Amino acid sequence: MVLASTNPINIERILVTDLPIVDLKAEKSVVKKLIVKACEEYGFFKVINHGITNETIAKMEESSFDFFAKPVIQKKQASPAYGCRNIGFNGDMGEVEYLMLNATTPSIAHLSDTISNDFRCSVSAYTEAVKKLACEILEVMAEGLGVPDRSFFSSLINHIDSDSILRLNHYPPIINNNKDRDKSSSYNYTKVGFGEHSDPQILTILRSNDVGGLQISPEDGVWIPVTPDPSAFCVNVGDVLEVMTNGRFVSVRHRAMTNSYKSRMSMVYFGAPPMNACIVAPPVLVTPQRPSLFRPFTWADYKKATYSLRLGDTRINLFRTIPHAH
Ligand SMILES: C=C1C[C@]23C[C@@]1(O)CC[C@H]2[C@@]12CC[C@H](O)[C@@](C)(C(=O)O1)[C@H]2[C@@H]3C(=O)O
Ligand SMILES: O=C(O)CCC(=O)C(=O)O
Ligand SMILES: [Fe+2]
Repeated sequence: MVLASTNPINIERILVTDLPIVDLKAEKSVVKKLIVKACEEYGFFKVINHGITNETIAKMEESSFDFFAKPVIQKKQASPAYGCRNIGFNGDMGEVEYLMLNATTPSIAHLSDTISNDFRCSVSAYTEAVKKLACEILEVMAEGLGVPDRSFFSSLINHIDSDSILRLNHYPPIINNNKDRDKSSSYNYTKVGFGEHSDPQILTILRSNDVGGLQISPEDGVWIPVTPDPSAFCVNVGDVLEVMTNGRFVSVRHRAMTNSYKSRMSMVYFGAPPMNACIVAPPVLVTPQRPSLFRPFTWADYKKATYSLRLGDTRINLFRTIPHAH
């Protein structure tokens, strides 16, 4: 990770220019420490040497580009889970089209006949692989936090009724057609593709093509671009993991920007619990010195709150034992 001092007046202000990078093939004790530190400080990190084959990734990317290249009418017919510009049900909009699938085989079966077998195979293989990776990472996290049962977090997304999702986001290039623009300059015009939010689930595993756009906001008003790396996965803590670590890990706000030159594709796995799972921190993370920051609730309660709110709303605050300052 590169640290650079930018402002000579306020020398404490440092700019982080990339996420921590965790080599999953490194020594286990090192991996544990790095992941815990990254989740406490940034809520985000990248993993390399993750064990998912280039073939699985390339096939999923190719199938996704093929899908989004279809005429809109066919994409709408393919699945009610195809969306364009509208995000959620409460008026949020973005410069994005997407397909959302339950990360279970039956959901793929619900795709219409217009969807090729190749696409179905790519989705199954990719989802299986990222789910396995998510479980491995969650087990390392449990160990790193000293949770006696290393499957405390992973068992939720491994569960047959897990509510996990695979979301394919396509951000076409957006060109500035405003007549007042400076036509002689070759500047990159950017717009918000997917607005600022935190992810509600346990763990998110995101892979994008070689086009930048993802930005994270460790504090209000500060945006740090994430350097694209198609061979790595970007991992982030979701709200439920913040709750299950009693606030030790942070679910950090992020957004995706478009550019004016190249399509961006992100393939995002959201590892979620089953609907009826009770979301509580393990006893080792709740102590007299650090009492529970959240009241117990089910994933169904949390999902209901999520879908009743706007994209940028901070839903986690509804579940705190003590009201939050902001
Ligand atoms: C506006 C919304 C879209 C969203 C559900 C919500 O009401 C608020 C959270 C949004 C979000 C962000 C992360 C994921 O992309 C997502 C699938 C999720 O679980 O929460 C989306 C929801 C969505 O697009 O359906
Ligand atoms: O496309 C991206 O890089 C971010 C997408 C995202 O944050 C989401 O789908 O929740
Ligand atoms: Fe997100």
